[in-house]
Amino acid sequence: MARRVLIVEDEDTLRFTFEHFLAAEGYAVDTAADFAEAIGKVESADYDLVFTDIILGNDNGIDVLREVKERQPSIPVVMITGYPNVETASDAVRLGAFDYLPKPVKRDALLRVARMALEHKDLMEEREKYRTNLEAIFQSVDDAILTVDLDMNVVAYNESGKYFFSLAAESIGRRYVPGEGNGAFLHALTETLKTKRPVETQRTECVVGGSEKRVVSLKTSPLVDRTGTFSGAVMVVRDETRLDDLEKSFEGRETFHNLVGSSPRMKEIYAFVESLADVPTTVLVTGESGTGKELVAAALHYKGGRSTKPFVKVNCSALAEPLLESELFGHVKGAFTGAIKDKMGRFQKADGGTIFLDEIGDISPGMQVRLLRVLQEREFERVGDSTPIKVDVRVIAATNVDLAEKVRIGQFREDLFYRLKVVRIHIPPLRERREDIPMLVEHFLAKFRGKFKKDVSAVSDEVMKVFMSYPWPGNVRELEHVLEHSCIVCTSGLITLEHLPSDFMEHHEIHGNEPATERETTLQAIRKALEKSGGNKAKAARLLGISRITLYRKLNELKIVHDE
Ligand SMILES: Nc1ncnc2c1ncn2[C@@H]1O[C@H](COP(=O)(O)OP(=O)(O)OP(=O)(O)O)[C@@H](O)[C@H]1O
Repeated sequence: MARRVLIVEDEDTLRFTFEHFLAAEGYAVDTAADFAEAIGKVESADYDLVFTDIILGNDNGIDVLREVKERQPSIPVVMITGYPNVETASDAVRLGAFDYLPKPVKRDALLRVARMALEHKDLMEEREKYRTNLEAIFQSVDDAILTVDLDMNVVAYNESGKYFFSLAAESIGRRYVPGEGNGAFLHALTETLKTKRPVETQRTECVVGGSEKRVVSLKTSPLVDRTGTFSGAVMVVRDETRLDDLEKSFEGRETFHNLVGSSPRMKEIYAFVESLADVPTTVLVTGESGTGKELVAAALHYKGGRSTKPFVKVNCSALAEPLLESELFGHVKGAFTGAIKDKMGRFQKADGGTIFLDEIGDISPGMQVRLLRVLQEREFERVGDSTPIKVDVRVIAATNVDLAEKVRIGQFREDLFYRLKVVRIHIPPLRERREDIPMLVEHFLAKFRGKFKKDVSAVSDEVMKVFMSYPWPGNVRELEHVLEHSCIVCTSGLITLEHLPSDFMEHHEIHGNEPATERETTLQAIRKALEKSGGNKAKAARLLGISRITLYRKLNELKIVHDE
């Protein structure tokens, strides 16, 4: 669309000349001969640029400038001036004029200043939009944010910050003084200002609004601009009172949805899942293979308001790109050879519910771009069709590889990574929560008693000792398989060492009942993965849930010699 320009000039010939120059360049030009006409026009139309002569008969161009700036500060105003008035013109620039053009005004100069003024306007608008967006984000996040300068004076805070840090408008520019009971805030800020390093404090109590006790986690980070200048610190405080209460309510819990385990780490996960169940954010579930990522995803779905809608699972590593694309987004008949009829994709099948994208770390760069778009816009096209389809789907993704490392080595898009990990739930490996083993054993024995119609009621003390020291590289899935195997071969009511698969006995014979050290545990897990993968390191790394680079590093550290 043509940019609209207003020329305010009392001399007819000049007015017509400027109009002619600008119109010939494609601008939509309006003219006014005096102040009143100019203001009338500014009020009734949206201009992108105003040229005004400083002397307008009895009127003054400076008044035009003032009026325009008051109504719409973003419109650039260029003053036109005769030589005796150059000083007034430069005063006008101080009053907000974009520039001035001395008479006689040449065509090229007029067009150049018009182009520059419009470019400047676009830039300012873009910057303003960016600033407003940032401001909106800053104000709308629930976390309380406060920034201070090097002398601990308040620079800015958001809505939540106002309440959390008990700040008033007049606090800006003044020293930040935390209320009673909030020493942790001051301590973290002071530390960051002193060391230029971030400080993180998990779950600490603070007092807001003078008397209300809250449980918060806080993080302070140094404020460093692009040139590396250190100018202060920002503090972000997250209210975790609800999560803390929820965790307390899970104190005695041993199960949650289909998850079994009463270790503190598992209880934290139960509380977190419960608190997230009704929040539609994307969640990234991480953890080694067999730790229960799918169970956590299912719990997130079935514990929330979407539970009556579909929970659709897709294993992203099982299909090659073209198939995965049509599986996720669907296709229309004839989209490719073999597409004999329309097919609905899993995203559409999950509408209203949840889609669980397992092994997300394995998707190709092309699929990463498509997925990013669905996450951003909640819309996609079927293969072979250009009509966008809107869906309301909650996305839960899971991975057993180190996605951050994949980002670092350029195999995974950073923007997609950040979109996915809006909220991250990490499930620790079984060897880090051994206290869950007895309960899991009971759970699986009950399951297999039913399945095999056998009255296997327990495992012997020796077996339990082996279980408690074994590194469990395959995590809960491996425990489940071991118990399934043992139940099948067991003919009495008690599982003893002889019923265990050979790996267990090997481990038991080498290590006795001593709990494995960290090194032994890792060593054992890597050896086993390499055995399973037939020496293929990429595959072994995948089985272990680590990247190939990490595997190589560990092989070096542990001095494991393994031929390709
Ligand atoms: N805490 C748990 N309680 C009960 N069963 C569990 C638990 N964790 C895992 N399991 C069982 O272990 C098996 C593996 O779990 P799941 O498939 O959820 O793991 P995963 O982390 O998604 O594995 P992968 O990365 O290989 O896809 C399943 O049979 C599941 O029921």
